Amino acid sequence: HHKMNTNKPFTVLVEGNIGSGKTTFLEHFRQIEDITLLTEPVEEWRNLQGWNLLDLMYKDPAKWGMTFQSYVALTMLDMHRRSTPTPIKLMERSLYSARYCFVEHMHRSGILHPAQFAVLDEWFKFIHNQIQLDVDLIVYLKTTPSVVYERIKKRARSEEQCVPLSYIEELHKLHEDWLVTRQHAECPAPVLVLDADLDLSQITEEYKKSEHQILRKAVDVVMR
Ligand SMILES: Cc1cc2cn([C@H]3C[C@H](O)[C@@H](CO)O3)c(=O)nc2[nH]1
Repeated sequence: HHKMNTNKPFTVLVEGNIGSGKTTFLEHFRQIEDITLLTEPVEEWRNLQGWNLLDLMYKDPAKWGMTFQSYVALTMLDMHRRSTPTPIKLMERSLYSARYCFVEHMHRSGILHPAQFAVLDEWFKFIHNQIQLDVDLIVYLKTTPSVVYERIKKRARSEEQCVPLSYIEELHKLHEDWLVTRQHAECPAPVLVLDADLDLSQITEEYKKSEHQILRKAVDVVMR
């Protein structure tokens, strides 16, 4: 007898470097009625009571990095906690990529003062330990830094134009450490790796493959 797991939705994180195609990937699932999409709240980061924290951070990372990552964490926690009317929930990025990729980079590069990093790390540990974030699957859009660097130039999101290739390479390594080497045991969810270097026309096959695997895993969990 299958008991429908009604309270917690099957939660999928969509992770990947800047320009890896996460938004395009998520749009592919827009039309599936059993799935709720939660896209990255970039517009909230660009306009918090009139302040563009994303721009402030890129223009002066040392001064605004802590402020920006504090607000990113709040908006991500809000997304993790958001209840959904559907059995499956897809989130673009997470508190985990916040901590293991972006905050980690700011720490290692000295953008964050060690005391600032310690505060962000304590917040992450408290949230992770006190609030069950329940991640069931991670879809990792794996890319080559040079490929996404070109896409970022082409996409021309104004705040990102000053982003150097070295930053993209560092973020790539941090994603690989987390999702391929599996260095962080706090986030044990299985990872589905997709080749996101493919250009838009070819990538539909990759999405189809992931759609089947996501739905099959979701049915397994939801129908448990
Ligand atoms: C969780 C998380 C997402 C995220 C995005 N970003 C930046 C990278 C991109 O330029 C932009 C949108 O993803 O925000 C960041 O600096 N720190 C982040 N932390």
